[in-house]
Amino acid sequence: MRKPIIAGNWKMYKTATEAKQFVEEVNGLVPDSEKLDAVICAPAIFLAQLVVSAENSPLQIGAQTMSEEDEGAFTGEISPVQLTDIGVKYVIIGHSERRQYFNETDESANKKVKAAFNHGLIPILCVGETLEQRENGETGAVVEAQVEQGISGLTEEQITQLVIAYEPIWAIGTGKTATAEDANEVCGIVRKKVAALYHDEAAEKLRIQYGGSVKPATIDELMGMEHIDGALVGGASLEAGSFVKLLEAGSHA
Ligand SMILES: O=C[C@H](O)COP(=O)(O)O
Repeated sequence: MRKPIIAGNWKMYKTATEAKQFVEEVNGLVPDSEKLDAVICAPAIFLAQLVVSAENSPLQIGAQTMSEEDEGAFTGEISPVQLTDIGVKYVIIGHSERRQYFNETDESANKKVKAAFNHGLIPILCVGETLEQRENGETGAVVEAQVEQGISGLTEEQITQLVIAYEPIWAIGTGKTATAEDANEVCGIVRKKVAALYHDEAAEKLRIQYGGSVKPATIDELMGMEHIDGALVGGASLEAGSFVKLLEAGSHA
């Protein structure tokens, strides 16, 4: 039985005051951590403050990206050592917006996933196809290649702790959710690929999220699918009431 994981990705939204208010509002409403992992991946500038705001709640705080280096002359970057030091638990790696605007690749994602594990962070590795790739029937091959490169060199133990988020790029922020069946089919391809690269037991423990215009109205059907263990949510995680509804749905899945 895999524990559901609902993660909000705030992207570059909210002020520090709004972020603090959000956490204070949801703190008492987060389901028990035995039922569900609830995570907010906030802009780096708020992370330390939010870790403190959420310290008496099951809510965990995650980063949206990080450097693969421990330290050094990398102006503007944030290292896994720094994230762990302030109490951050999760980090999104290889989000399609990082790949599109900041030149991240499967190779850099792989280095970051390994660096995250080396410092006790849980990586949420993002994979997903473009609309053109889907229309050309390339979804399976694209996602399999991203998974294979992204997890290359991980131990079996790390595979069981990893989270992979399947986010079709055409569904992000567009209001177009993949059907639950389509999302489940691709999440199943991800699990099968991991089973082929490692073995069935490791793949069975791997948690796979769907992401792309997830809303309270669509979460139940998604969570009912065999291979979907949670959601990585952008827009619908920005408002406390909406995020809490997603957590409730996740905890009953
Ligand atoms: O990381 C989250 C995804 O990019 C989904 O964003 P969205 O829920 O606003 O479509």
